[in-house]
Amino acid sequence: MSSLQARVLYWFRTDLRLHDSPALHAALGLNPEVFYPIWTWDPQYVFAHRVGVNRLSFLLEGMQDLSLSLTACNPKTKLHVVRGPPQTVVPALCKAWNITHLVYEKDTAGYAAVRDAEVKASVTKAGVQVVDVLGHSLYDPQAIVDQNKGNPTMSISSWITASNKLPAPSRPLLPPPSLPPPGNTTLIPFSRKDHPVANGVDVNEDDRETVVTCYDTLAGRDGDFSIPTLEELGLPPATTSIRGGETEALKRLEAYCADKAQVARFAKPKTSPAEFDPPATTQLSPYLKFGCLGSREFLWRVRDTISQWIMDQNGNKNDDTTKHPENLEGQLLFREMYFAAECAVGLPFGQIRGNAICRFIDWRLQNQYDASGHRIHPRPLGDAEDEERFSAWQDGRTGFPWIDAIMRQLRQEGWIHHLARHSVACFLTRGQCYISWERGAEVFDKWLIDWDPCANAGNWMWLSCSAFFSMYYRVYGVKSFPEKFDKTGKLVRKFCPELAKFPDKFIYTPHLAPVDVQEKAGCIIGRDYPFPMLDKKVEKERCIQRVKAAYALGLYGNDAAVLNGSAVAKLKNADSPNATNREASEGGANHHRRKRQECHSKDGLPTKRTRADGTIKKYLVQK
Ligand SMILES: Cc1cc2nc3c(=O)[nH]c(=O)nc-3n(C[C@H](O)[C@H](O)[C@H](O)COP(=O)(O)OP(=O)(O)OC[C@H]3O[C@@H](n4cnc5c(N)ncnc54)[C@H](O)[C@@H]3O)c2cc1C
Repeated sequence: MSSLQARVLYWFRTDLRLHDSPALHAALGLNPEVFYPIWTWDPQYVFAHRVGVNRLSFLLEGMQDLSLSLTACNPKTKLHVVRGPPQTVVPALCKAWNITHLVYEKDTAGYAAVRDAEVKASVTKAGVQVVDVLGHSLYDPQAIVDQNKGNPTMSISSWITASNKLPAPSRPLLPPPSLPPPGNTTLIPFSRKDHPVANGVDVNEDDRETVVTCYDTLAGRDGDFSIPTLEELGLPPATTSIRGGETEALKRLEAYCADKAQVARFAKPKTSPAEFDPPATTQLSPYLKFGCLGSREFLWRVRDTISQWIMDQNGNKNDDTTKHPENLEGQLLFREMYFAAECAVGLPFGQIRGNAICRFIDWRLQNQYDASGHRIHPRPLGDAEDEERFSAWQDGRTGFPWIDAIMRQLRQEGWIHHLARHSVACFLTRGQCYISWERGAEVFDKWLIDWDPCANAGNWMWLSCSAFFSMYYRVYGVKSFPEKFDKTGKLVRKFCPELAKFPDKFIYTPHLAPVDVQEKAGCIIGRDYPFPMLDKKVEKERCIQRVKAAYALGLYGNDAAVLNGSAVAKLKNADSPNATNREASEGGANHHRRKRQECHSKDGLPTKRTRADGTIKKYLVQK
């Protein structure tokens, strides 16, 4: 490179912020003459990755907020969005703008790690220096794995032991007061054919109302590197009330920490999954996910708030604080634990096949692979009853109000409380439906605003007792669990409005309400809201026996029997001593089906109901 002074291309990704950014600090430390803040609008994310409108909207708002903050630091700059694959766009920009240094925040997980390796190799070959700096996590996941003898961290205590040997997280860096300007931004001789947008599968096709136009140009319709819009993605407006951006993240952190007692006494298992306005936890996960909030900013703000609580302005001492893992700092440690676990396992972390830490359990509707081990997409349909149970779970029409309310909240808001995630994940997998955690993780992937490849797959493995946690006989009740937090059914009344007028007594079990109660509530079970789709007691027992058999066999995702497809047959053999249990539970399930049919005509609508006085009333169904 002829230029003496550095010319920096700063590639923003999941670090949509100016505060607490070690990578940005490193870039500015090069004292560059020009500084180009860019974003590559990757077609992989738009077409090949499941992502719903709420997460995209949150991301676009985060980009807009960042762009405004960049302009506030230098009126000549903003976020420059180039629409194409980073693997071709970044090397081309380096060449066109005579870049000496490519700087970005390191990402160690999933597709991002593979993408970055490709980009890094390509620009390094062209003589550009790459500066990739850690910042998304408190610790370097690879360093944790190294300290853990190359193994994934499978518990908070193993993670703490490994992290104790590493430097503690520093205080957050301040945002820069000013920024150097970008240089010439011409894109000549860029052309779309050099930055192809594959015309293959669009996994988000069902969400689109119109065609995708965001790739018609490389730098936006007016050639001004504009941030794409939902309309250009062919999508309708978002439904979430959660707004994106660094400004909003800092405002929320400030507001949460204003209540010092709330921060100091935070005990995750005691926070209520039934609260939503405001929620009982910080709801900062989407901001941490997209880097609108730095993890050191979060950590130190919490620590400082607790210090102020322990010794207040008047010198009064308070020792009423909680400890990790249940306190707020402990929550960040779970995040770190999953980063390090994923880092050790690699891409198979998101699936069963090839995943060294994931127990093999013969879940229904697992991913399917061809003879050469490639995943079959779309997955061939499974057993009709399993498919129907999965769809009902996803759509929030299982007939279990607690489960349905959570799934509807997830779809509408893109965020649900941790224990709500526990409830629906347990229900789908080992609790009731015996459906693969891979299916549930895929739905979360699409609908969660805070979706993260490490936290999502890691927590799904935890909840399904496939890894991290093994007490498969402890199953969340669909009535008893929510009742511990809220006997009035607030969440159900909000997200299943058809049940809003049921008395508290029946809010989690409306199918048990006598017919006159249903009539008074304006909601007939089986017509206006579904009858429970399964017998929870029978299915729970059945799931426990099946998981027990899988544990006894002791296979993991990377065992030969799983890779060559013989594991299911092995499990059937191992399971045979439990045949009597299975037959007994089949009997129970059939009894439930009969009960359900008794209350329904052929088209699934109700035919008769029990009155409060115990007499039966024939119910004439109006279609
Ligand atoms: C099945 C399932 C799937 C999940 N998928 C995701 C996901 O894709 N992305 C995600 O960020 N979290 C995921 N979680 C973890 C957790 O539910 C959310 O991080 C948390 O509910 C976010 O709400 P909050 O910001 O109010 O959390 P708080 O309780 O306020 O915690 C503060 C921060 O700590 C982190 N954190 C807390 N708990 C966990 C945890 N168990 N694992 C990892 N990080 C944690 C989050 O970044 C969170 O913002 C999942 C949990 C389950 C059970």
